[in-house]
Amino acid sequence: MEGVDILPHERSKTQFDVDAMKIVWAGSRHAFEVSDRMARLVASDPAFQKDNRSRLGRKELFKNTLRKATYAWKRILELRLTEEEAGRLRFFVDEPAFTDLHWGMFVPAIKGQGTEEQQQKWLPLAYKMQIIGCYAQTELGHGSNVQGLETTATFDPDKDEFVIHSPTLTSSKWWPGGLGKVSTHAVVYARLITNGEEHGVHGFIVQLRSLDDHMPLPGITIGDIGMKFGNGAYNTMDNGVLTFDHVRIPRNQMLMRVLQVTSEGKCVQSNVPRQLIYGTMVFVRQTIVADASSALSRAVCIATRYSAVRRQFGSQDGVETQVIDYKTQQNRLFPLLASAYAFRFVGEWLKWLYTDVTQRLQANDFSTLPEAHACTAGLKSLTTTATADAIEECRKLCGGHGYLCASGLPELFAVYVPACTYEGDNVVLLLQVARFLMKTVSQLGSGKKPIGTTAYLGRVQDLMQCRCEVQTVGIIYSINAAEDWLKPSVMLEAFEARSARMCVARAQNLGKFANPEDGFAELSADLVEAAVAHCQLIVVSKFLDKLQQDIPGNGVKQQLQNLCYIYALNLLHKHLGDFLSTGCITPKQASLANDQLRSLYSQVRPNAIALVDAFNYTDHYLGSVLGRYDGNVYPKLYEEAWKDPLNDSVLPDGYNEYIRPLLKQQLHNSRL
Ligand SMILES: CCCCCCCCCCCCCCCCCCCCCCCC(=O)SCCNC(=O)CCNC(=O)[C@H](O)C(C)(C)COP(=O)(O)OP(=O)(O)OC[C@H]1O[C@@H](n2cnc3c(N)ncnc32)[C@H](O)[C@@H]1OP(=O)(O)O
Ligand SMILES: Cc1cc2nc3c(=O)[nH]c(=O)nc-3n(C[C@H](O)[C@H](O)[C@H](O)COP(=O)(O)OP(=O)(O)OC[C@H]3O[C@@H](n4cnc5c(N)ncnc54)[C@H](O)[C@@H]3O)c2cc1C
Repeated sequence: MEGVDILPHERSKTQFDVDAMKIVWAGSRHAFEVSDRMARLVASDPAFQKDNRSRLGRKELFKNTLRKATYAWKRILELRLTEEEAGRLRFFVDEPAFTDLHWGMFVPAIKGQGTEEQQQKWLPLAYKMQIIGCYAQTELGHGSNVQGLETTATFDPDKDEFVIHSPTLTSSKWWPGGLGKVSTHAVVYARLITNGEEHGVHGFIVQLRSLDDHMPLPGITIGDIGMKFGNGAYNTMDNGVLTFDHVRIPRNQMLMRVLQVTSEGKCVQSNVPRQLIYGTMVFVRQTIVADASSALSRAVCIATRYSAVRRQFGSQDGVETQVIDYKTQQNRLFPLLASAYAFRFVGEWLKWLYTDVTQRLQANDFSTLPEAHACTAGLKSLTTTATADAIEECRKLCGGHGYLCASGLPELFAVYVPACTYEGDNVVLLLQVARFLMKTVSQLGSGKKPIGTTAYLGRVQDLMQCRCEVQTVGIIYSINAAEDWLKPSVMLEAFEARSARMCVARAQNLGKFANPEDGFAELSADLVEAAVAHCQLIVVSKFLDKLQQDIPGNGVKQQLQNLCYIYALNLLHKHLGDFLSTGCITPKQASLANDQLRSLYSQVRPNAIALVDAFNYTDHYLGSVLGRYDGNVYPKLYEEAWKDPLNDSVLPDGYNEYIRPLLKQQLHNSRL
């Protein structure tokens, strides 16, 4: 069968309604229609072409991004796109740009931390992009430790101004996207000092460049921090360095929703908790979780289509085996496909949680903020780590051709992998989750009932009472056959028990230390494992919740069920040590889980292509010869190779200088 016939043949085997699945993936019919329209708009406009990105030098690449971003903005205004449409358009343009930080962090920081008055002054300017902003928090010497930032904002009551200053080299702002060459303004995080006293880190709106000629204002030094990992990729962004030499700003440019500074320099705390200063990070972490499913599904789409097209070995009658039919390929690929769906649904739920906490904050209810922080931090960490690893796995699943830029995977990996670091290093974020869990467990004795995602810890007492029995029989008595693993209550119980037991065991170990902080530092690696177990439980439980909903479309729910159990059983297999050592399941039950996993792979196999088609990605967005919708891989790969600048001439530049003399010399030597 020819390459172009394979994918249609695969599609003919589909056992569910792909159009209905597209709507489930998008979240609603409306969301699907908006997304589909924006994808086509971008794909059909030559201004958004992106296939030469990895071949451009930095300056050319950056200018190209400026052109695209400003053109995108022009189209948004011309077409009067809604916020939702503009967001999807940005998504399909698929190029990190200064606009991301302007809309994604500068605007939310003012909205979340500014007073009404400040919002009224700054937001209209930002919304029209008459000012362009970035988020300047991280410094050369400190990123994770926000309380350790060194930039100072000292109040001068005589002039009613703050003096922003970088006292050391390590206090230079370092990394903010959009800062290097574009932003006119920044929300700068600095230590507040009034009347000689320190009041912690706060945000300040600082103008950086002239709105007339774009030159840095007096006392400000700015530049780009240099090339980053990979060609193209995140090098479209001007991550910058910034220092202040006693730069003065009016008092009303400190973001004062949390703390007000009066003209005498007195600090007045509002009823809003201090942690709201970190609110922008909570917002962005939530968007990063939604984004993880996009990056992961894109890689999986490429690897799945190519695995169906690619054949190796097994030839009796001249037709070799499609590599997707190898169980080892399925065992590596299908859990990633399942993870893409799992992250989609947990992302939807997290968006709901974020909206809920935002509404509560507006009504001065701060009770769910710690949980929102733990969930956004933990899920950001879990999903980005898994996605970065999965993109690399997809590259390997595509064999040698996956290493070509034409596969789209190297650039996807390079642009994605910093998500494990930005918006909070993934380990640092898991330690935040661990703190939250240990605090929750420590309060169990006082009768405080845990709620939301930690409600299961309230049942911990019961679980611990079974401890002597579990060593031999496990706590889940109802698993006696492989199919028993397909019961939602059983799966949930296994993941809850594992996480609860890991948390309680860590809490008990912490109790052995005289100083809890020493214990936390000593046991941090174990604590991170408990945090991972808790976050995996959240993803599994939200996928199971999704299956409880009414899901229309022939066969759609069945496919989602298969994927949910693949996601959970694969995690169980990978973390078997946790499940066995905590006595949650027996070795026999683990073996049954594995049998069930293999059986699910066989059920997914005929639907694999349709399950990635349901992402509804255009070839433009995928940017991959291996992942083409039509499966016409080899002719296009061959064609693509000839586009490389090295093939512009038969003889390469340097032939006369280097190759010819070398060959001549060898000829000369061999005659000797
Ligand atoms: C081209 C087309 C153009 C089209 C144009 C138009 C398009 C329109 C659409 C645009 C769409 C844009 C979408 C964009 C999406 C955004 C893209 C973003 C890209 C990436 C940018 C990356 C940016 C960054 O990286 S910014 C810097 C981030 N930095 C960090 O994350 C630092 C990590 N460190 C920390 O968060 C903290 O310091 C932490 C948590 C480690 C604190 O540790 P510490 O122990 O010191 O804490 P304390 O300060 O003492 O506080 C403890 C106390 O507070 C609680 N807490 C901590 N954090 C939070 C929090 N965030 N929220 C709530 N509570 C928090 C903590 O739990 C403790 O509580 P206790 O109760 O006291 O225990
Ligand atoms: C592409 C990119 C874009 C960015 N954009 C922005 C931006 O727009 N604005 C902005 O302000 N910042 C930005 N950043 C900075 C980013 O937020 C920080 O790099 C990030 O928060 C990590 O901090 P760090 O670099 O200080 O890492 P470090 O904290 O120095 O981490 C180094 C290592 O130490 C470990 N570690 C640190 N603390 C602990 C601890 N307590 N316990 C155990 N291990 C620990 C980490 O796990 C890691 O392995 C960006 C970064 C990147 C890569």
